[in-house]
Formats: sequence, C-alpha cells, structure tokens
Amino acid sequence: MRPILAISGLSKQFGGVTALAGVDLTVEEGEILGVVGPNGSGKTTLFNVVTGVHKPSGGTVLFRGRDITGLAPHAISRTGIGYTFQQAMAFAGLGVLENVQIAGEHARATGGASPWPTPQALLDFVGLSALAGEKAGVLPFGSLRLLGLALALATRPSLLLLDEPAAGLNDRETSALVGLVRQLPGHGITVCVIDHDMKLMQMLCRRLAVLDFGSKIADGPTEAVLADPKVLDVYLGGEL
Ligand SMILES: Nc1ncnc2c1ncn2[C@@H]1O[C@H](COP(=O)(O)OP(=O)(O)OP(=O)(O)O)[C@@H](O)[C@H]1O
Repeated sequence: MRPILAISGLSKQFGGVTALAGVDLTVEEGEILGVVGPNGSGKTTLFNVVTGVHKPSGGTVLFRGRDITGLAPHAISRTGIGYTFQQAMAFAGLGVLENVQIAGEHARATGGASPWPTPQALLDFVGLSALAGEKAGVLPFGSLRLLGLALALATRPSLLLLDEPAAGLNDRETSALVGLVRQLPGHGITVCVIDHDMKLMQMLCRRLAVLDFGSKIADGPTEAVLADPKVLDVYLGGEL
C-alpha cells in the first residue's frame, strides 16, 4: 500500500545550522507514528516543513502521492494535513464553540463525510461540551489543549500532526488525550506525533522514528527502537 506521507531526502538549513540533513520517512495510512529525538534534533522543523511553515532547502514531500513540497500552509492544510502546535492556539476572546465553528469554516471542501458533522459533535468527542459557551481565554491549560485538538480536527484532516500534545498535562489529562488520539485511526485519521515522553509514545505508537542532529538514526517497532543501542546512546543521561 502507498504511504499517506512520503518524505525523501528532506533538508533544512537555518543559516549555518542544519536542522534537517536529508531525512527519509514514510507515514502509513491508519497508523500512529511517533517521532522522537533529543532537543534540537529537528522534530518541529520536520513538521514545519511538511505543513509549509518553512520551505525546505532540499528534498520532497509527497502526500497521497502528490508533491506538496514548498506549498503555502493554507494550500497544504486544504490537501488534508492538520496540525496542533506546542502552544494551544485559539481566539482567546471568542467562545469555545465559536472557535471550533471558525476552524471548521476553513475545512477543505473535498473531504468525505466528517466523523463529527457539527462543531458540537466535535466538542462532545474531546469532552469540552460543558465549556462550549466559555471564552477560550479563560480555559484551564488542559482544556485549552483539548480545544487545540478540536480545532485541528475541525479542519477535517486525513493526516494529523501532533507536536508535544501532552506537554504540561497532568496524568489524568494525558490519559484522556491518549484515549482520544487512539480513536483517530478508526475515524480515518492517520497520526504522526512528536513527544519527549517515552511512556506516552509507548502507549500511542507501534512505530517510532528517531532524529538526532537532523538525521534519522532509527525507524521501526517501538520496543525495538527503544532498545536500539544507537538510540540509547543519544539519550544517555536523558529521558529513557
Ligand atoms: N526558525 C529558526 N531559525 C533558526 N534556527 C532554527 C529555527 N527553527 C529551528 N532552528 C534550529 O534548528 C535545529 C532543530 O530545531 P527543532 O526545533 O526542529 O528541534 P526539536 O527536535 O523540535 O527540538 P525540541 O525537542 O527542543 O522542540 C535547532 O538547532 C534549532 O535551534
């Protein structure tokens, strides 16, 4: 089967800094793939290049076989790639439901039936119905993260990129998030997630790719990757 996302030889220079050094990576339809690596290894840059925030210095990104390399973010979003940010993004002065409505207005026109036909249904899914009328700016941090997930889902992605979705969440909130993300493939949404929390990644991902200094050093079943001496080496004294 053709991968939903196929990244080949992707590189990105920021002046003299090599953030990505020729990364090959595929995301298979229906999986939850984890991308890990030490601070500064290029994970966020990888997402930023895939979503069009940064233009790559070299390489290609194919989404469902279509070359989307270097397209503008709005054009990439319309192909069906959604993403959440490290910082939850919402209009603070608008209501929770209004935020989801607005995000949905920018949804791609070509998607099939959404698993969540209304903004309210999406709020039900992420567990924020009770807060629908609140201003986003007054939400507690955990709820704001869930709103960030709802906003990304409102754009009706078929591939969702999650950048540190559990950062700052407590254990209960993290479990709730894991429960939601695990359901996404069943709703036709493939997931690629970055996080430092290896326990979270073990709960979510059957496959992990590891970046180090902008290069992919491992890619395979989660348990095998976490036992790989090359991976243990880059995390020496670190999170593992
Ligand atoms: N906009 C930018 N301008 C200049 N350098 C950048 C920019 N974005 C990232 N970098 C550099 O590129 C390298 C990779 O950074 P990146 O944020 O992709 O790593 P990361 O793996 O996501 O790190 P972290 O886990 O800390 O979020 C780092 O050396 C970083 O300083």
